[in-house]
Amino acid sequence: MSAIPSVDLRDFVSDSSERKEKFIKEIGAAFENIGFVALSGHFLSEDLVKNLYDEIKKFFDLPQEVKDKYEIEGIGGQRGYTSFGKEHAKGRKEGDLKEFWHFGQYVENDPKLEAEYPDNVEVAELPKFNEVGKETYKMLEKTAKYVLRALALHLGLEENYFDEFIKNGNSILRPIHYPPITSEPKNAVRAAAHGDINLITLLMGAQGRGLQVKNHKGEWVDAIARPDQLMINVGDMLSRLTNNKLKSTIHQVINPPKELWGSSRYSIPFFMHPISGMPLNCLENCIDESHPKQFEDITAGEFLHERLIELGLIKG
Ligand SMILES: O=C(O)CCC(=O)C(=O)O
Ligand SMILES: [Fe+2]
Repeated sequence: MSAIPSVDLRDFVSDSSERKEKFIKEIGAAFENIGFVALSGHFLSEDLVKNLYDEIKKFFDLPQEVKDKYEIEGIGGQRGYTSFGKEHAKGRKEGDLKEFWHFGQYVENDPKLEAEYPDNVEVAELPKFNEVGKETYKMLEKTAKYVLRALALHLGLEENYFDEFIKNGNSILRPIHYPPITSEPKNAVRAAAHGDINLITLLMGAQGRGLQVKNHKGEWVDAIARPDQLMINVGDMLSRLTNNKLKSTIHQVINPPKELWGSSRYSIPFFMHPISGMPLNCLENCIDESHPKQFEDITAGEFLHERLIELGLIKG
């Protein structure tokens, strides 16, 4: 049996209050214990997933000088391409063995946020790339909205507590390519141990081995999803908000055994961020005598800025 529990979003969106309750209990327990859950019943169709993989493989197969055109200076890698080895986990020097692309928010009816976020970058060589990315972004954002509604209820908040903070939020869809390993990587790994910055992460591509999660005993356990499941985890922002009631679990992507060095890994996390003005101050109902307040008050925007410096993506 997998160490990561499974849930089905169709329970939460059903008309049955028992099924809804069951989903809230299951996901709440998973996020309080291991901080990860495998979720089926999301809003991505098989066709969309296949089209996205086709497009991102085509992109990463482009000549390096073409990809380099899409690495934009001055925006901390928040849109477009980030080249191999550039990002490192907090507290590490070695860059991760990956290159990636960022799709960001498609702001609707909010000129202030439109001005705040960098523009999405269009890939001229691939006519369907941006359209497929946008469609996936929207479907994952919708999935995440329902997951956050369930978590709000689990936390004793109004069901729609997160809605105003995630509308036009600063979320990022990140297709990642971990290329074949061609020489002994020494200390570098595909993705060194880290916690995610954001509220929750929805990960496509956890079907093969590679992703590992640190359980509360400090052991690394494999996190492998079924083909119809997304892997979902708690990020540091949600941990802060809930005073660590919901756990941002440390995870990593290990290098494959030598006989599999020749193959690439593709994964596609969606990092669900709120708007920058959301306060991440610990919720009153998550603080009591046995759970004293563990984090300073901070907004989502300030916290993100701090973390992008620590990851080597922007200069302090
Ligand atoms: O590639 C993966 O499976 C996970 C990637 C990840 O944890 C991240 O980019 O934050
Ligand atoms: Fe991660």
